[in-house]
Amino acid sequence: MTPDSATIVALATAPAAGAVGILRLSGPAALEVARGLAPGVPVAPAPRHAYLASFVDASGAVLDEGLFLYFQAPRSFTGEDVVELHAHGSPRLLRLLLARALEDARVRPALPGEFTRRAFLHGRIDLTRAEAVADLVAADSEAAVRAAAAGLSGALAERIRSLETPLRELHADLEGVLNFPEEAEGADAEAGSRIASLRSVAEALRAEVGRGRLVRQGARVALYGPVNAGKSTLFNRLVGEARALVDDEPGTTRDALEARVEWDGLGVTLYDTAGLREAPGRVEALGIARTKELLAAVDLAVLVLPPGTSRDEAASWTREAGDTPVLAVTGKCDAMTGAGAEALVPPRVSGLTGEGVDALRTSVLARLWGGGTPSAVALVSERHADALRRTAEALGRAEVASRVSTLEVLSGEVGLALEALGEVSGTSVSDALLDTLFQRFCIGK
Ligand SMILES: Nc1nc2c(c(=O)[nH]1)N(C=O)[C@@H](CNc1ccc(C(=O)N[C@@H](CCC(=O)O)C(=O)O)cc1)CN2
Ligand SMILES: Nc1nc2c(ncn2[C@@H]2O[C@H](COP(=O)(O)OP(=O)(O)OP(=O)(O)O)[C@@H](O)[C@H]2O)c(=O)[nH]1
Ligand SMILES: [Mg+2]
Repeated sequence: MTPDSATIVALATAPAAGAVGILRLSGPAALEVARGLAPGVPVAPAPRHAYLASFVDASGAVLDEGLFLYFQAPRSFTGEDVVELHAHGSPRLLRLLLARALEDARVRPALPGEFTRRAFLHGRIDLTRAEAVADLVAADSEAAVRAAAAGLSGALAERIRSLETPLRELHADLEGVLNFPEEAEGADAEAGSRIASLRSVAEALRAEVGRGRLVRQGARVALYGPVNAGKSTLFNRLVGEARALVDDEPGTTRDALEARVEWDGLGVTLYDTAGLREAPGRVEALGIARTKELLAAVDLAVLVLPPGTSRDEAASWTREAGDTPVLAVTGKCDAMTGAGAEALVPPRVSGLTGEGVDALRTSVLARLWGGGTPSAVALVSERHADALRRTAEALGRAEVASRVSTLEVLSGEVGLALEALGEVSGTSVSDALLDTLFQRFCIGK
């Protein structure tokens, strides 16, 4: 678990031409090695002071003029000595500087996520905040940025702590009664109800994994329905450009089409699909099979129906989506007259005129969210949810034990709950888990 003593180096900026490119070193030799590249900087530079310096090659020839920034351990991102060289953003120049740093035997290239991993190992940030760093880098919607930023500032860590602290107290109370039955008498009173309430907190947190996934990855929403209902026209309207082919011939759309949009800050991948009908041609049948596959995979299916569809017909189209939630709309509402105008399936939209489209967007978001702002979501990941599930399970067994079993068994289960919960914040965590976790980071992070 202790970090090795190697000094690590990597580019902290993307390997593409840009205004500025940053080479970052962390570890005991960081300052000495970096000074080799920027000999004009004082032997003991003022920490956190930006020096303007020449970066040179081995023979002393100037390669660039940039900023030299020294963070003295432990006041740095990693908790170690850190030096940053802010050069001009030339990928080739940065590779030269990187190669020079690597000539020193004390230096090796950083593994993916290793800077952040060291920050965790040195206790600068807990695991939820380290993961929020990766979430922020990967965020591709405003909601994802805001939710990751909340995680970075410790929102999830705080909620985990509010569960971990009372659980630890309970465990201490139980152990106290076990070890010093005289002195601690009664400290295990109410254990059953304390456990029950902690368990519901764990379950509530775990239940946010679905929303966490929606914010992180964006929601997947498919338009589907009978051929010629106006799906592609509506898709184009929702996307804001003419992406899908539209024609009055039924069976126009074959392959499913996708487009990424952002609604109220939430990333949404929208799919247009091949219309469903009996007895299609061969290629069209392939499209229909694909539609059905996609319907099973999305978060919400928007059923687009032609005006005048009966309630029974609408119900049978709804069943095509299987277990996926369905939002039914009547399309082409601009063309409704007479009987059609009393469509049985609200709400009504027209891809052609745009009528009802804003309302549809709002309904889609409401169905995905059921209220609340996406950005306020705790980014509970699958990993967190799994640890929380094991926490809740152990607490469930503890609850039973509090009624029918010995204090040893009860305390043992509470201890197991604590251990599982510790995987979320990182208070109990294996090297193997850290390996998998930081692998998804990029190099230099
Ligand atoms: N140039 C640069 N920009 C960057 C980073 C970086 O490493 N370098 N970061 C990297 O991801 C992020 C900023 N994160 C940072 C977090 C903590 C410290 C730090 O020095 N912490 C010390 C001192 C705190 C203080 O004095 O307020 C500490 O925690 O002790 C630095 C950067 C985003 N921008
Ligand atoms: N009046 C009116 N016509 C529409 C509307 N939407 C689509 N149409 C027309 O209906 C026909 C079919 O439209 P599409 O958008 O291709 O329908 P689709 O559901 O994608 O059809 P398939 O891909 O064949 O399943 C075209 O002639 C469109 O111009 C609408 O809102 N109002
Ligand atoms: Mg179509």
